[in-house]
Amino acid sequence: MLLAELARTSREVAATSARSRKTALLAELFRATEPAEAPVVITYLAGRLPQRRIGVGWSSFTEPVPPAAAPSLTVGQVDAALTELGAVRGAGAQARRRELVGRLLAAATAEEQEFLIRLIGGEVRQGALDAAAVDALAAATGAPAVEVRRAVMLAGSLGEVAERLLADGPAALARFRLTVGRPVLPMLAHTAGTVAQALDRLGRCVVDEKLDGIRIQVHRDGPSVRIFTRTLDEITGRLPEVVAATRELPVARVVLDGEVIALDAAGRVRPFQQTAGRVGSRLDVPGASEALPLTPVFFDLLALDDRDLLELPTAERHAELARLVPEPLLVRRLTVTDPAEPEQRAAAEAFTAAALARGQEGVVLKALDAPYTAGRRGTAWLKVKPVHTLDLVVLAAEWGHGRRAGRLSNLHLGARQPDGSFAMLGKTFKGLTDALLDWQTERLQELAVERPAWGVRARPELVVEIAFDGVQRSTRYPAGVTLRFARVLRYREDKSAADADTVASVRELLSGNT
Ligand SMILES: Nc1ncnc2c1ncn2[C@@H]1O[C@H](COP(=O)(O)OP(=O)(O)OP(=O)(O)O)[C@@H](O)[C@H]1O
Repeated sequence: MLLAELARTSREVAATSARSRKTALLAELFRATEPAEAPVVITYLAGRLPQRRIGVGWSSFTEPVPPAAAPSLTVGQVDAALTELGAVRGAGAQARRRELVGRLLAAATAEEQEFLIRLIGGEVRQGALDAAAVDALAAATGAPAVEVRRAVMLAGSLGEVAERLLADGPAALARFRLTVGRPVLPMLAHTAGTVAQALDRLGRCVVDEKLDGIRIQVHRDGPSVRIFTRTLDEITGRLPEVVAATRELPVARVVLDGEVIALDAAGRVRPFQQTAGRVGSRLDVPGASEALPLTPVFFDLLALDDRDLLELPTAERHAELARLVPEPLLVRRLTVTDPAEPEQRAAAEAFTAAALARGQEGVVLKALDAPYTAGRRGTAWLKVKPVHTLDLVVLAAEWGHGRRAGRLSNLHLGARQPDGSFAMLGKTFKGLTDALLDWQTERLQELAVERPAWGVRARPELVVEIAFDGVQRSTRYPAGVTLRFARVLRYREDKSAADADTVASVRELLSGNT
């Protein structure tokens, strides 16, 4: 496929807010897509780059490159060029990157150049593209949309499903089953204000402690154990203690859902940042695991032997889990059989207070009769946390002064808009430890797309969790709202910008009850 076709569709899709029109445009594009190209076409349409760390700042390309007269670049050629660009390292890297980008732009027409610049700069904006793309794939191939959606959840990747569907037609969907060794997108939770509200909404349920760790999905097939994050990245090599604990389980094939946490000698949870640091580091894993051992704690069971348990009600999955996993590796959990019963309500409140006292984040209440809905933020799981936080995207950062000179400090924070862009709603330099300052300085330089004298503008990819004391109206920031006393709690490398909170959800907090 020519890049020109992709660039044109991208522009037309962005220009329409009508979902049916978006779907029709995408279906037409998919009909013209070779199966092998589908993953790249979908990635670029969504404005994501597989080669995340391209390291190109547009401010270093001030000279416009004369455009080609006629389109000739294919999507495959562009992908090869960007892959090469992403691999450039070491001395003279910037000059080499300029040369590669210059060559790519010289082969592109004016419209293609504009698309490429937006793609590399992280500015291709497509609100709700994935949902429209699923419908479009269904329309282009004659497959039922619900089955395409289920396949995407189980595959964890729209591109992969698109490739198989375009190659083999609707029959390809049958191969997307829960398979031990292939991660599925985890089920997510909605928020409830209080335990009482959650009980009223769910009926018969369990109350789980909400572990302040990192989500893991563990697959075991005989001696082989593989561990995946919430975004389906494999982290098996970093968690030898989880591999060992899983090998101890009396079962040959299993898929478990849980969190990995760090506990101190008294059994209290250590600060999240320590767990995240361990999980995020590939360096000296044996030494790190001795210094800060991690414990897996499981709360769900997705497959057992040859059975896929996703459709089973929660109560049955939990019963199987409790038979399999020894108590120290099981989440603490309270069953509420009758939420109207005052004693049971009081027990749920007491359980929540005890979880907080142990240093956990709060609780997650789960309806006992619901299936496991992979990839969904369903209403069957409701989380209750005393501290309200927002996941925002770092749009830019300013160079620090004094003790922070030479490091990127003051962060410009953005919330997601319906069209996929980000609106700034404030700045903060509070809550940043020295380690975080160093880390963000390095990471934001990698994501820099522009380097004004005051700092860097970054590709909007880095998600940071922010605590705050309230939300107020603002004429200063484009979101129309801003946060009072915003401070950094932690970086959320396990989340992508598409998971960040929206401007609408921030505005909902305007009444002041955070
Ligand atoms: N017992 C539990 N059951 C389910 N999820 C749990 C549990 N304990 C901790 N968690 C974590 O809580 C998350 C559920 O909240 P949510 O789906 O909103 O994700 P999140 O945005 O990462 O949550 P938050 O930002 O509130 O930590 C899960 O992804 C999981 O990582």
